[in-house]
Amino acid sequence: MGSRAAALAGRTRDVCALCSGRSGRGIGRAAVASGETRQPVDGAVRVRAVLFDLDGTLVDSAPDIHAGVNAILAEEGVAPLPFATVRGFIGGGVPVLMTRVIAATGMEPARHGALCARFVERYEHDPGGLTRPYEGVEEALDALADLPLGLCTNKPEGPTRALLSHLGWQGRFSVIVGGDTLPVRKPDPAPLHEAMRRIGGGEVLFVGDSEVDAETARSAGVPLLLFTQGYRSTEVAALPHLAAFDHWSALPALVRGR
Ligand SMILES: O=C(O)COP(=O)(O)O
Ligand SMILES: [Mg+2]
Repeated sequence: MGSRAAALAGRTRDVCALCSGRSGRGIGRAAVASGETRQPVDGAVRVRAVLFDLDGTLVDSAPDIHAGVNAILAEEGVAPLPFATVRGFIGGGVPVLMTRVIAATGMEPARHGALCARFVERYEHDPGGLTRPYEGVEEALDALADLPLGLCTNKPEGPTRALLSHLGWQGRFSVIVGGDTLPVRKPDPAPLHEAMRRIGGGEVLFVGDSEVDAETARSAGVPLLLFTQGYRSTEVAALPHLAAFDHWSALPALVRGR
């Protein structure tokens, strides 16, 4: 990571990009949420590429993941789980999701492998009938299309590519690192390092929503822009991040450093 990016990464700034909420215009108003005086994001740093988390960051996929889990439970003759419960299980990838589902339902742990395989097979076939991009995402990605953009997600590559196709996003990302691309998943930094390598290195920002993303970015030494409306359960102030935003209309300015 370049020294300028290290300087940038060394600065944390709780910037809560509050938006007017006007019809999609969402005029982002940056305010130092913590009230402390922090170094502003150094506009001199030229970001070369942006890597994004997917679930809870670019898209609200919890409804489809919930439906997929309960379809698997129905096949197993097990009662469904509530939406909020499954939504809270998202972030660590399918193996973590299924470990949590097994614990919550009292199913046989020996079923883990079969449940993971069935969930991925089903998800790849039916990736996103209920999944929606968060408001302003497509406009933000359009505004950043001059930069190389990539994904670093714990969702397996198959369902990820199926979902991108379903959304008409096939051409948006030149790099896709999924939960099964490497032998390890986030919060190990390796997937983020691999995505950085594939996208060509240089000053890279990571955009994520969860504790997993914050830990991944921290251990990879990459500045995190934290989307606050995803699936985290930890307070924003407790997650290491360069800046936080609650509406996608604020993101392009955060990336451009102005
Ligand atoms: O698949 C998950 O559990 C989470 O995926 P994400 O890394 O895109 O948030
Ligand atoms: Mg996520």
